[in-house]
Amino acid sequence: MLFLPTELPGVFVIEPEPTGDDRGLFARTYCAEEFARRGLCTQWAQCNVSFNTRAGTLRGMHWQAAPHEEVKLVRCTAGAALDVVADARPDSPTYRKWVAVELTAANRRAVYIPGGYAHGFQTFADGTELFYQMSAFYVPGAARGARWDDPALGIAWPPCDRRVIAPRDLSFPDLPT
Ligand SMILES: Cc1cn([C@H]2C[C@H](O)[C@@H](COP(=O)(O)OP(=O)(O)O[C@H]3O[C@H](C)C(=O)[C@H](O)[C@H]3O)O2)c(=O)[nH]c1=O
Repeated sequence: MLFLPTELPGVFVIEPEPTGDDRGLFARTYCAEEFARRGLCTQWAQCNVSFNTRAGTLRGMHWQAAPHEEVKLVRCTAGAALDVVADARPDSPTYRKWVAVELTAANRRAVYIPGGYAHGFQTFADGTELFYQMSAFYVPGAARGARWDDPALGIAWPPCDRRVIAPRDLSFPDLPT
């Protein structure tokens, strides 16, 4: 696996290094030793799947408030999505910065997201599914969010005629600019 840093401290794109043959390919997608060697999380409390019926489905931007922060390891297991990580913490030196990476079933990439960052994605294809490893148990009352189109973040989402967004995600208040 290749661990590619991004402009957000601690956020990595993890590229598999597949071995191919005439049957197809084999690739390691996780290794506790390689993660520990880089100071990354190796303890995962829960795994989740997010299935998205329609292309243009946009979920996010979500995070869990302290002390229930979640480290997330996210990959796409069907279809394709633009995955976005943003710093929505006004007291952070990287406040308002965001990074985006295409996660697809074909590229088998993953994104490693430290606790405290906001996470979201927009799907490119019907039937897109994402698989999450989460470092902490989900606490509903600790769920926080920022709007996908918050001017403070200015996330450049892919153009889309008709996004599918949950009413809660449309109702998050503006972040301070
Ligand atoms: C996140 C989560 C949700 N749920 C329950 C709560 C609801 O009854 C149902 C759907 O939850 P929600 O609408 O919050 O799901 P998403 O909008 O996909 O939220 C996720 O989307 C963004 C992109 C993320 O990064 C997080 O994983 C998470 O916030 O699953 C659980 O039981 N456990 C969980 O960890």
